[in-house]
Amino acid sequence: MASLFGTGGYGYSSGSSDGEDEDEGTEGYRKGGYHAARPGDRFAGGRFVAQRKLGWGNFSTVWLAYDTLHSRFVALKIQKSARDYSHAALHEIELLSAVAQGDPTNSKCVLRLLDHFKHVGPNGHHVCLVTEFLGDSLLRLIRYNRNKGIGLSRVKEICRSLLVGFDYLHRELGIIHTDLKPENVLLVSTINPAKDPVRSGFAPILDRPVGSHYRGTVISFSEKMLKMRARRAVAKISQRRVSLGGFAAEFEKERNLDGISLKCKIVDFGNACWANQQLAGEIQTRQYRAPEVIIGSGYSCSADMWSFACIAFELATGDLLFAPKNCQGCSEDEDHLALMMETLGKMPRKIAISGTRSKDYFDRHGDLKRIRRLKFWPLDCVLVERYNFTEADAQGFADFLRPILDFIPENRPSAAQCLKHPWLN
Ligand SMILES: Nc1ncnc2c1ncn2[C@@H]1O[C@H](COP(=O)(O)OP(=O)(O)OP(=O)(O)O)[C@@H](O)[C@H]1O
Repeated sequence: MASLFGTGGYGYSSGSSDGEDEDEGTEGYRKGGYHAARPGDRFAGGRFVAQRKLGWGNFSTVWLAYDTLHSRFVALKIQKSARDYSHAALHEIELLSAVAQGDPTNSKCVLRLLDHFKHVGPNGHHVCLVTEFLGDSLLRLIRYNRNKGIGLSRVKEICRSLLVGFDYLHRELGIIHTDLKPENVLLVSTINPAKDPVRSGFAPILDRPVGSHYRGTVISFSEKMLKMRARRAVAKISQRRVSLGGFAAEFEKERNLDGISLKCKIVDFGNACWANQQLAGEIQTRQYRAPEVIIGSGYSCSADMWSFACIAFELATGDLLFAPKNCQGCSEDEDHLALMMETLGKMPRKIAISGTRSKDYFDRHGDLKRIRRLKFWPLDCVLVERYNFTEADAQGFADFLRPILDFIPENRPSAAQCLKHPWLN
């Protein structure tokens, strides 16, 4: 049986380095892997000076760096050095160069590439991307607000930025992002002003501190154990919170989001592609994956729009829209399709049987093979009954989301059409 709206199961593979997320570990620091940078290290003939690690992903570590040529802080993405990673970085540079070229005023809500170069280190040749320095991810914003939902007016503001970005990528450039998720959208400013080197008046490090041993990249075993214990403790607390239900929630004061600028940008073009040159059959992170990708019937820019709707829901409620699981006798894919249909109604037969993998999940009538009884719970009812939205708020938000979550990809509105939707205006 499909389970609805679980909060676990995040398939996140990257993080920021301020202690809340798991770090990248030490195994990646070897030939073909990450470059072990330290604060004060210089790059590109001395022009960029590493300050502190901002985050990491499967492909790279990202550092706050000081650009001595233009006296500004930038983000320095240092790719792993193996050939495939280098190719991926060059591909990302190609796409981000097109993004920058077409947006001279930097107003299209997409990360700006400033420069790129190669760095030779003990682990190999690393392609490096220099981009504008941005703030926290939407994932961090959701967590900062303790997964309670950030309020519809804030959701609308973020949606507008994302749609401006997608209108530009899809209509003007013909780029599909293919991996939209909360951690791939960064606020322009940091939530905590002290973490913004400009707002906090941080004096750049220009030399490696003498005698210091930076342990941000090489983590000792005992430090790892401590972190593991801390994580277990956090997991226990959140388990207890679940069992206490609404009672605990009442005692948790909401954090104040006023004063946090919600301007944001789309980042991480490591998996992006030109709409007419699709490379991968399977795209997107599980929870944000469109149905046509699961059944293998091809995809286009409208797959990004599906992920966009999933993010909007998550911002508004603090929960994943779809959190599929492997369940007895059925795959995560089939559970995912069941969850979609329980929320959005039955998938039209024509679509259900149209993919290369349709036969794995659907019979010839377009019914799921292993999950026979669906519990329908439409989106607007979920918003009222589970998240205590008013009828009017739920109706307005569901009216905006439902067309974007159409099972027929061609029926989904484009980003430009969404921008004209009354809910946003
Ligand atoms: N311009 C930026 N400004 C501030 N932080 C950034 C910036 N770019 C990336 N980061 C941080 O670094 C992390 C990793 O970046 P990114 O997702 O681009 O790396 P990746 O190796 O391609 O990751 P993935 O495995 O998710 O594809 C982000 O989640 C974010 O915390």
